[in-house]
Amino acid sequence: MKRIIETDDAPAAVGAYSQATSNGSLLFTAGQIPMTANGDLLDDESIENQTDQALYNLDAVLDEAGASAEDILKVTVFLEDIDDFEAMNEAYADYFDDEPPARSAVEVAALPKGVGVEIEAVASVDQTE
Ligand SMILES: C=C(N)C(=O)O
Repeated sequence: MKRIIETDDAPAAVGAYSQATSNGSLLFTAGQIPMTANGDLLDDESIENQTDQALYNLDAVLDEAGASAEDILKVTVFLEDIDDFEAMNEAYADYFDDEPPARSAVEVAALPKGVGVEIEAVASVDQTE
């Protein structure tokens, strides 16, 4: 059965998608962009700050589903400019300091709302949550 995850602690979807979905054992998050829960865009901020906000949002969505960063199995990082890889990676490493999940980081032509980074994850969740 599909469960929709929804929290006011992360920005509402900017399109026709859910913040995350789960089947009770796996959680799939939407790509998190650097936007606050109030809807403020951080598109003009550094990639470090944008990455921090995207990961903050990811954390809020995971928390709502009863999961945490430790439960993440795979992350995909979309960058508007691959030259931002090192800056993104520095902020990212602070979030996943121990046993980081598998990850793909790719450059894309453009991201929604003109942001520099978008981050999505697949996590393991407790069947009883
Ligand atoms: C921001 C998104 N995750 C989207 O537009 O799909």
